[in-house]
Amino acid sequence: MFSTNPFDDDKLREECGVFGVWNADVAASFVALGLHALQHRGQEAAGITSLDGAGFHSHRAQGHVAGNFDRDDIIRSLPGRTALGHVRYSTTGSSAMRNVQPLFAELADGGFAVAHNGNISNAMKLRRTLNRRGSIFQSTSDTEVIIHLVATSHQTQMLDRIVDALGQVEGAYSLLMLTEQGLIACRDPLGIRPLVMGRIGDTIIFASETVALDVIGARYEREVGPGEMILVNADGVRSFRPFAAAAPRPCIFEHVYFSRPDSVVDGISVYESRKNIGAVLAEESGIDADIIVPVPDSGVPAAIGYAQASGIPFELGIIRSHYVGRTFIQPSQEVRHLGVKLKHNANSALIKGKRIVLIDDSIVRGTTSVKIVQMMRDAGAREVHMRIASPPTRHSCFYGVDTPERAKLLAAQMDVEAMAKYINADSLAFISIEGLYRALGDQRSAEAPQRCDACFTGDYPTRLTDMTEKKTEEAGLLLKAVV
Ligand SMILES: O=P(O)(O)OC[C@H]1O[C@H](OP(=O)(O)OP(=O)(O)O)[C@H](O)[C@@H]1O
Ligand SMILES: NC(=O)CC[C@H](N)C(=O)O
Ligand code: SF4
Ligand SMILES: [Mg+2]
Repeated sequence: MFSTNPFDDDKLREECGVFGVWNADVAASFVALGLHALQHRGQEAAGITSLDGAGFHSHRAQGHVAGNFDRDDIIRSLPGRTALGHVRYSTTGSSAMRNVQPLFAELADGGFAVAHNGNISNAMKLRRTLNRRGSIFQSTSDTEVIIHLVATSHQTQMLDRIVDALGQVEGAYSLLMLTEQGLIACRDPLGIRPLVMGRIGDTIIFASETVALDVIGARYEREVGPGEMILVNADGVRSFRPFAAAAPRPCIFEHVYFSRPDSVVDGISVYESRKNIGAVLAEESGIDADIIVPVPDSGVPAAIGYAQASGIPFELGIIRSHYVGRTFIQPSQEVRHLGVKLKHNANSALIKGKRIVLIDDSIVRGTTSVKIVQMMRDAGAREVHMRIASPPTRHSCFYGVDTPERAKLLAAQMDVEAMAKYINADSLAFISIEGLYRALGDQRSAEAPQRCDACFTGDYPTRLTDMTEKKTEEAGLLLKAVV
């Protein structure tokens, strides 16, 4: 369905992964492998754009990387020594093909392909202005704003046009761009979403997470720094710092849930950070019990840390089907419910008669916790305690992660005691925000937090222009809705 409000059907709730390769035989096949390793970051759609002597080639498809990009004919239709790709997640309505990335446009100085992880928090405002000036949008994605800003920039050089465009953008962006001038990687000045660089000999690779470097046998070189722009072409690898320096605010939720545990994010192993989070959680809210049971998958490392710190045995009390993907990032509530039922099953022989501590990384809507606690009770657990490896998620994310609107966040509606009742647990506790920072080796500065932790604290590191203007517009309406 097409709507006149560009973001009506998108609700700005996505998380994505990007991967790019410069200077490899059949670069697209590397990108397909890299995207496969990033599949957990977005399961709705995937796309690859390549560049060879003849021009740009693109294939975008709904669904997983496997099934679309494991086909020989598809990879052969993407020739060239350089390519970039994207895996996307979005909510219902925005799964339309026109929003699937990489987005591509023919600009005055040649083709321009872009793959974006993040979210632009003033995209609506920019879009309105661009629309009035005559820009004709092909998608409802915030990312397309970047293309129009580049296209209409008064600068003469491509890199300057990109800098000019990004200077007008607020929010989070880890971007890969492919132009005839080369492959460009760029991270927003706060470095909210991750982006790393790797290498195999003379082949340069960019990826959202280091795990994608591992699968193609590339060596991790370094992070793309917050506010850094890197151009790779026949002249080599050049780094630019076009934006005013700012204290970085990388997303803390990457450590809690999003990234794969075998990735290194912000220079820290995600597995180690999750184990540390579990250990701090045990220190803060330990309880006497017989076994520690993780809610698979993302609850597992924190549960290992909790079990090691508490001395209570770690047991697989819930078995996870490997044929069901992530439920938190499925487009509709109906599918999410179904996903949880299909995905987890109680290991009843182990659970019966035991006092259990369930460990999960987060409670968002509460769907998983309600189901899992009931499952443990049905399996005969004597007591069911729940411990959560992040603070209560009370605020929405505007930077590219699928935390829903506040009204749907369980912790925004009730306090911890009421949540415990709602999920029917004997007790419920969350790690503190200070404890979470401690687990990552930091002491949280209240004045200038070292990370974005807005979904827990409401302390957003950028302006939220679209959201603020929406509220102001609603407040100014003469006719007010009563329900
Ligand atoms: O409160 P909710 O709305 O249910 O969301 C929270 C749950 O969603 C995530 O798991 P998910 O099943 O998405 O993925 P995982 O397999 O990586 O844990 C997260 O790990 C929690 O278990
Ligand atoms: N959330 C993401 O990282 C995806 C990028 C972009 N916001 C989109 O809608 O496609
Ligand atoms: S609001 Fe939460 S999920 Fe979004 S970038 Fe900040 S910490 Fe990450
Ligand atoms: Mg989970």
